[in-house]
Amino acid sequence: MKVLKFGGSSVGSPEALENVFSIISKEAKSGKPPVVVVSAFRGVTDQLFEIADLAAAGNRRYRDILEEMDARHLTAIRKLVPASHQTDVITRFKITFNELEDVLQGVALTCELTAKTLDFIVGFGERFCALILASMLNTRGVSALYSDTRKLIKTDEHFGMANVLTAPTYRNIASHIETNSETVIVATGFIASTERQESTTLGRGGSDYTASLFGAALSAEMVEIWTDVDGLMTADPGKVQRAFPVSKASYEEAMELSHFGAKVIYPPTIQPALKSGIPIAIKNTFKPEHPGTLISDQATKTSGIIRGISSIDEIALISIKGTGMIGVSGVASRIFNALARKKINIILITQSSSEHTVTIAVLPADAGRAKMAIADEFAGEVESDAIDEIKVETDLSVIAVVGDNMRQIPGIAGRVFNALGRNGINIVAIAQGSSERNISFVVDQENERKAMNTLHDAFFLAGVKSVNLFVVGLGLIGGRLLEMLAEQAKNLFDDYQIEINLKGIANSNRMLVREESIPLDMWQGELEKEGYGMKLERFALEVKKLNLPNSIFVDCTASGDIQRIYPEFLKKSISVVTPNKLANSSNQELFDELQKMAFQHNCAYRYETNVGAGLPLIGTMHELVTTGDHVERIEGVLSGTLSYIFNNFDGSVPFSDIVREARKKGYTEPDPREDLNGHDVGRKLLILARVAGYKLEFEDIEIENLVPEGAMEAESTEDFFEALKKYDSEFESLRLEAEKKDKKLCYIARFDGGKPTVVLEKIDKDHPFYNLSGSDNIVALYTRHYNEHPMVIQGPGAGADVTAGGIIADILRVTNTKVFNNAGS
Ligand SMILES: NC(=O)C1=CN([C@@H]2O[C@H](COP(=O)(O)OP(=O)(O)OC[C@H]3O[C@@H](n4cnc5c(N)ncnc54)[C@H](OP(=O)(O)O)[C@@H]3O)[C@@H](O)[C@H]2O)C=CC1
Ligand SMILES: N[C@@H](CC=O)C(=O)O
Repeated sequence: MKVLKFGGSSVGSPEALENVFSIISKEAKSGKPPVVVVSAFRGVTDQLFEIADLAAAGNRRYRDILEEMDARHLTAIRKLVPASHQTDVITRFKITFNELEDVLQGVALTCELTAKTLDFIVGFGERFCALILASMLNTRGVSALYSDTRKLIKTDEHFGMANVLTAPTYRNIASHIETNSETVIVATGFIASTERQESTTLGRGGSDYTASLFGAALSAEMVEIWTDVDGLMTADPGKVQRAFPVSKASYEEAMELSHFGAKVIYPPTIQPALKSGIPIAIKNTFKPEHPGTLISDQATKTSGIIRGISSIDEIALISIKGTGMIGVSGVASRIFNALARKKINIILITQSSSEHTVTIAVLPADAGRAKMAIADEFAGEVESDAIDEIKVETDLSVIAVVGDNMRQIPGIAGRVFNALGRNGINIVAIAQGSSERNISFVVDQENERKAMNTLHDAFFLAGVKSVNLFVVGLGLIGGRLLEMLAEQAKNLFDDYQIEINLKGIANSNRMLVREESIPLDMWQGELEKEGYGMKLERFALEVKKLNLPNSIFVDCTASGDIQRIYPEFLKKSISVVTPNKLANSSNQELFDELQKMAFQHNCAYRYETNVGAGLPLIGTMHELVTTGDHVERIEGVLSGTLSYIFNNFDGSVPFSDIVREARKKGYTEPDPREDLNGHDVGRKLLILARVAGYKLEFEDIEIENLVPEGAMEAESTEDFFEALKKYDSEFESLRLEAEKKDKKLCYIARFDGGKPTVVLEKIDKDHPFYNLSGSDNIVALYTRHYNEHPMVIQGPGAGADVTAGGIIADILRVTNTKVFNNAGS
């Protein structure tokens, strides 16, 4: 025989009760009539608590809620019970309802609400529900018997959360079922009574427990907990979007998970079932065909290291510190006893190995009383300074990672804390149960979701790396980046299990940051529709507030302002990827600081596209340095724009037109003067030199400016091109001068440890840079190991495709590597 328990959501509406009816009648037809345990209609128990409080405060508003409750139950009866039987059922309901009204009137008159009276009041919801369901079954041809569990389940007098006296309870249940074996028993969950017949309750969620008691008393074949989710989930889906139901769990796993906040099952429920070896199934009333979760002693053999991650949102930590505790026995038991006397539940306890500090976690509501209880217990030690401090910390959460198989596999704690560390999540306290099936730790409340998602991805989505991307700068490069990511998304997932989630975008006017991913191929529309005014500080704040794991910020602007928020992000372990050279080419201190921050906060700062766009220059240089080589000389063409211009400047087209072409092809900076004035090349040389380990400032570089005086001040890019036309003949003369000597113009960057230079030169036909074509960059690295022949890296050094590709490569490197920064760390 089975025990079926239906929670508040399953009996929350007449429609839901229709589902319940069909589950019960199916079960009744297939074998022995089941025992059915019900909770109150959804929300009714909360209302009863509220009504009781209002009545005790003399507030007449309780009558309104009471009226609404009456109407709701009457509506249910009218919808569920055939008209011919309604009068009878309504009469029975009204008799019970009058009882509630009478007691509330008494409370309102005396303005007194004892724990005993409260237990009596809050149990009415289950009585109403069981009465209606039993009537519904009977009037629709399924024989059913309403059973008030106050006559069956016996408890002590701990009103509010009574302790069950199992021997008389099991006897009563067994004999009740024996005498009514041919009918479906519809029993009230949650309520019980003392030996003196005073009503008690089993604690919020106690209906599960009622079902388990029935199961154990009757040696049931199964206890089924019917709810509104598909089973015990790997995590709370409200906190972890990708949580999914587990098919099996052991009793111990279920107990650990429910202790730490998994709400589908009330923690004490497991005990009676476990003792009697009765399996518990968690099933969805609204999807009865779903297999749900089976909790039994068989689950350990199933695969998977961990079964679930659960959490308690809000806890307080109390730390008791003092040298007087070192080597003294009985400290922990005195703490336990002091708190037990005040009926304060300890969620977690840890002790430092020096025994200097004992830390306990309790619910915040208990923290004040707990501190006082401990202070009283240790008054002598506080007086004699053996205990220095009893400190309470709040705004914390506790997270538990649970799994029977953790016992057999070494390194699980390492994986847990590694994943958290990579995402900058600080651990305030750690505890591991001696059973080794639970690692629990305390984090700041603001990191609760992030920690849960990080661990969920790490353990349940084995191999899948989800990346949360925030992109500022949606112009040529940023736009192409998103386009390429949209094109690549499927391949990235199928081939590399990398899932790109775009969570934030901004240009100089509008921004959009949100939890729901922004479709990569529809970001323009979303920004237009949902976006709001761009403010860099706001952008940074919203990204940090989202607090998502594996977050990467990408700066695709040419603005010098955005670097202000790099440190904020790195400090929060949000990696930064950027083609923007301005941060790395501002002062040396910032350059060093950014690398250091990334290292310290376990994230990455990547800027491969700063020099040579997609060419592997910075990574190569970094590898040379970290493998002990020393870069002695750097020589190269570092501008795609200037390379393109001088590779194509043959006299057939005016100079200014070629500059325009370079811009059209996406090689130039947003303002092409940044290319022609040599600053862009200077910045690149500076970055290469810094990555090689040299300490330099931008001002140290000698730069030849190719922007004619008269074109410098042009207001817009178009004005600049117009102004530049006037100097076409000057550039043509320069070209002819070189041509006459069989030479070619080439803009070359050089650094050999002395003064860095960036100059326009006339190079011979046999110069290695003479035959460059297109937007090619070329860099010759002369190092201790590559001295006779330099290492040469050559290829297109500008353009939207190669740059966006380089940025994607950086993003992928961030996901693959734990800590690998471009420059020394
Ligand atoms: N072109 C290339 O081959 C390469 C370029 N790079 C670098 O890529 C970067 C981007 O260049 P590119 O795409 O051509 O530039 P664009 O001018 O095309 O795009 C710049 C984007 O940045 C936005 N932006 C500018 N200032 C701000 C701000 N303060 N806050 C928010 N958004 C801002 C712009 O917004 P709005 O549209 O509203 O003005 C625009 O969306 C540059 O740093 C460049 O040096 C690096 C390697 C190669
Ligand atoms: N404007 C730059 C683009 C890459 O940084 C160039 O021309 O090289």
